[in-house]
Amino acid sequence: MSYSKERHIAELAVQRACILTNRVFHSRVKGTVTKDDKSPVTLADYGAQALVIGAVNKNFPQDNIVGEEDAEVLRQKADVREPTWQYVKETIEQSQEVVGEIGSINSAEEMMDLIDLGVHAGGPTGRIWALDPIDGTKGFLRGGQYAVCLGLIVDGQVTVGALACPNLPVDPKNPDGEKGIILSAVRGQGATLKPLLENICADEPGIPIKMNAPASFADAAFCEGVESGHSNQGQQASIAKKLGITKESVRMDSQAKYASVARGDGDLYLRLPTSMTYEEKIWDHAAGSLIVEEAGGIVSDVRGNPLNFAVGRTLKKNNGVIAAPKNLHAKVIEAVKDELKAVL
Ligand SMILES: Nc1ncnc2c1ncn2[C@@H]1O[C@H](COP(=O)(O)OS(=O)(=O)O)[C@@H](OP(=O)(O)O)[C@H]1O
Ligand SMILES: [Mg+2]
Repeated sequence: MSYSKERHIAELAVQRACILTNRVFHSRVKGTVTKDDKSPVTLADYGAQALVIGAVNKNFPQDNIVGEEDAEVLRQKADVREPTWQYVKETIEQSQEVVGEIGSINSAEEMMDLIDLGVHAGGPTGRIWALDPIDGTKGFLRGGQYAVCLGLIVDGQVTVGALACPNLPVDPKNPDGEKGIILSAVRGQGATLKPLLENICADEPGIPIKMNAPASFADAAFCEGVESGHSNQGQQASIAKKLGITKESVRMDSQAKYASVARGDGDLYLRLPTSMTYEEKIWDHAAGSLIVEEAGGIVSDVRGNPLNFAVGRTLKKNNGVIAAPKNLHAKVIEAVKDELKAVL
């Protein structure tokens, strides 16, 4: 299968969601609510999930969806539901010209029902879309990096991915220039980049991207998360030292890290677990990991095993994530295993 329709709809869906997240970012009211796990969620997370699922459900009504959010807060709180619905309605109207008619939503009730389609349990068979409507909500709120991430898992394997990163520069050599890129990939067909706000036509292929293949670690740069609670920055620094990496790490929120190594701004992404009991979520890795693999890299857990997307809503068979160029991955895993020898 070519998966060209899936890739095209995925790109349009994340693009439309970014029109909404951008408008919310520039407004005063963000409707921030704290979830049970103490992480923030905003009306932009809910609105983006509704818009993406609206597009997926219209175009692939038989498919299942695993989405990060659910509509419980919206059903209970009119002061979050009403502004979310206004943003969704206005974004659908305003984006018609850019993304066309990819799925309309006609009421607040329908919006909440679409959000709640993201409850699927995941698993080894069938077609399952994994959606993170705003990955890096903390980054989004502080004007840093965030991403709208959508992956299609087919029989347990990520097969299509689209990643919209509104705050990554189009040209990494000009960090203060135009911002916003969409990366996408189909397994076996490579990864491409398009500017986020240009019209996305199905027959326009995008610019192919390739990871760097630095000759040694002395030339390499690594990315890690901003939040010290999400990955073990001390162990990451120790591994970098063991490998002979001399450059400072680049810290950024969200799957923008996968985007940035996939197109060669950086070389490695280290995500050492802060606890061996934390289960990474499939929506935090589906799109980004495929894009790195299709750009020529290897993505694994800290033991060097492939990420297993076939076991539910989380990556419960894995701990942590390591993304590296093919020629360096085995050496990184050696250093990681040495660092974690007490717990592995
Ligand atoms: N304890 C722990 N360990 C690992 N990961 C965790 C943990 N807690 C949360 N999360 C998830 O991290 C997602 C945010 O992305 P990053 O961690 O890459 O960015 S950053 O560290 O915030 O900079 C974040 O995604 P969003 O909730 O979509 O922002 C979480 O799913
Ligand atoms: Mg996330």
